[in-house]
Amino acid sequence: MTADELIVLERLEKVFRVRRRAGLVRRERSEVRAVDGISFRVRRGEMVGYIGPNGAGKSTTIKMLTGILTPSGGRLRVAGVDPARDRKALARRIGVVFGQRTTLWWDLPLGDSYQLVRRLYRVEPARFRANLERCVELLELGPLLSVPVRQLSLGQRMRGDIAAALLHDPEVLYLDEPTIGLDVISKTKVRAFLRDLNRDKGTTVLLTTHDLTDIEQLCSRVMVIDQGRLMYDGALSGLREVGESERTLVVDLAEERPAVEVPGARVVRVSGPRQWLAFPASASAAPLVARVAADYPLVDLSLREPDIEEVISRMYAAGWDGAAGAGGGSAGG
Ligand SMILES: Nc1ncnc2c1ncn2[C@@H]1O[C@H](COP(=O)(O)OP(=O)(O)OP(=O)(O)O)[C@@H](O)[C@H]1O
Repeated sequence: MTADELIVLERLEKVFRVRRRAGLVRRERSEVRAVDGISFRVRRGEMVGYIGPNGAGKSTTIKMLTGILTPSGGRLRVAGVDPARDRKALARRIGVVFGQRTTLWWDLPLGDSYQLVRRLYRVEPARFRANLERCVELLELGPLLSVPVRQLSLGQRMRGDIAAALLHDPEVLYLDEPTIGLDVISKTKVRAFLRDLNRDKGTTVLLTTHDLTDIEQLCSRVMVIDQGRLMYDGALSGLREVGESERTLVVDLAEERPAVEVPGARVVRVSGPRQWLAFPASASAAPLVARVAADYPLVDLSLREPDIEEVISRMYAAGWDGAAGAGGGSAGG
């Protein structure tokens, strides 16, 4: 491990032993290999996406990285610390945000929650003030500080949670689905904040998401895991090539028409006046929209990014075995 490498995983494994009913009284023991020999390294200051379908093993990996779960095998170091052995020492150096649940105190005003975080982490007053001021300004938390957490909207709570995870200046931030359920404006705010944080403070970020736009806008590197194994490690563009992925332009015409004909796209579905046009993810949507608007009575449109499940199923369909891309390098793959 070099000083530059903040997260190191070597053949990391987590096996859950489960007992399930196999009859009225009989129970069968079985094993779930949630993480099945994953190796990668993350350098200080990197922003890395960690993606995969449901049940791939992402949360299990993050839980081992925070010390909540003990690995069944392999080696793991975060900022030089073995997370399961020294969870307390690690807690001062990492921040964690789980999109689906809050780490804030439900009944307390947001500002009081931050005071508790300050005491919990023993953050020096000057540093606490500076970090809080920065978060309040950039995440627009000012009017929310006096509001009990339970009264915050999902987007407000998420911004509140991100601030709470950063008050002690962690070197590494783990984000598990930070934009899940947020509206477009809240998503944009959260992404802009994370970009600034990484640029200004050099915070290393590991991000789990189902939203490929998060990855596109934040991460120069993406790792794909499936069934507990690392399938790809490299740039998002490389993943798109491998997955031969497509985006979809959904157009609403003024009336029902036969399938639209425009170069560079094919109609994959027609339902009344609505049509779905698939086109290569690497191509720009602008010329396509212009062509449709010029030749057809266009009323409305929207753009759909492929979801992660889709990209991965295309990777399989393309005969991708993951070995070539999952080399543990930084970008490229
Ligand atoms: N405590 C546990 N006991 C038994 N099996 C578990 C436990 N936690 C996770 N698993 C299993 O391990 C596998 C990986 O789960 P994990 O939650 O890490 O996936 P994930 O990639 O985070 O999925 P999602 O995107 O749905 O959150 C799944 O098959 C899951 O059922």
